[in-house]
Amino acid sequence: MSRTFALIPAAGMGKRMGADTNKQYLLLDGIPILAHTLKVFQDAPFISGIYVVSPEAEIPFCRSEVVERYGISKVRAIVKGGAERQHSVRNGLYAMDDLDPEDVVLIHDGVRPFISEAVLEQAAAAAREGSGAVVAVPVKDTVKVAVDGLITQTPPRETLWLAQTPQAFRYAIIRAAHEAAVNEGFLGTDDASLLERQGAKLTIVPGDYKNIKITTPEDLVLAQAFLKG
Ligand SMILES: Nc1ccn([C@@H]2O[C@H](COP(=O)(O)OP(=O)(O)OP(=O)(O)O)[C@@H](O)[C@H]2O)c(=O)n1
Ligand SMILES: C[C@](O)(CO)[C@H](O)COP(=O)(O)O
Repeated sequence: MSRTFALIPAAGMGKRMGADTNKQYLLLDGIPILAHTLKVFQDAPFISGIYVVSPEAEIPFCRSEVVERYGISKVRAIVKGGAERQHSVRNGLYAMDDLDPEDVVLIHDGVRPFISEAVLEQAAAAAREGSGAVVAVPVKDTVKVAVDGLITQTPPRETLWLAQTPQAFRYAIIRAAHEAAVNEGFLGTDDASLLERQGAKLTIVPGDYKNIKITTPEDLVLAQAFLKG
């Protein structure tokens, strides 16, 4: 059976958090957010290996203060990130050269520490069945599309999902999609969009509203509350 690997983009600058340290290293219960996230993959028996993407200047810190300090022994490489998330993911994919084409890659934001092992497993299974899988949750509010401050449409809520991560794909499929995006100058905000633009039909895997992406200060308050259960 093909194997399952994790690719964890954690090379962002955390601008929207406005902290004086990159948000992936902010502490939750005394432990860096990134360490919380990596521990889920470390503890999942079906994960064969982990690749982390980090700002180049922070690779030694990431290695000593996160990977080694918290015993994330499955980490196979810490790869330097790029200017955009897509560039960081691409760098990670290009470093995963010992993967087989049919191995599954779970691409998961390093700042989403509340992902569950069960959802990881469901995403990997869905990626084995089709072109790829996106963990997502239904929209709770009404969504408006606006251009220059004027509302142009209200998409039917039942068709709308908030995409999270992991986004799961067979290695050959997602690597080719990133190569095509580079060649064609496409930049997307998630990995699924690189396949959608090619006409792929990806599977939604129901996620959890707790699987937040820690992006702004309010998210830290929520994250602390989640930890307290
Ligand atoms: N060039 C980038 C940008 C983002 N990420 C990672 O992608 C995930 C989601 O990105 P986001 O929440 O936007 O993080 P930042 O880019 O750091 O946030 P901001 O946009 O506020 O600077 C994070 O784990 C982040 O570290 C990355 O690896 N490389
Ligand atoms: C991939 C993602 O987490 C799905 O919601 C999101 O698109 C990342 O966006 P960001 O601006 O890089 O945080």
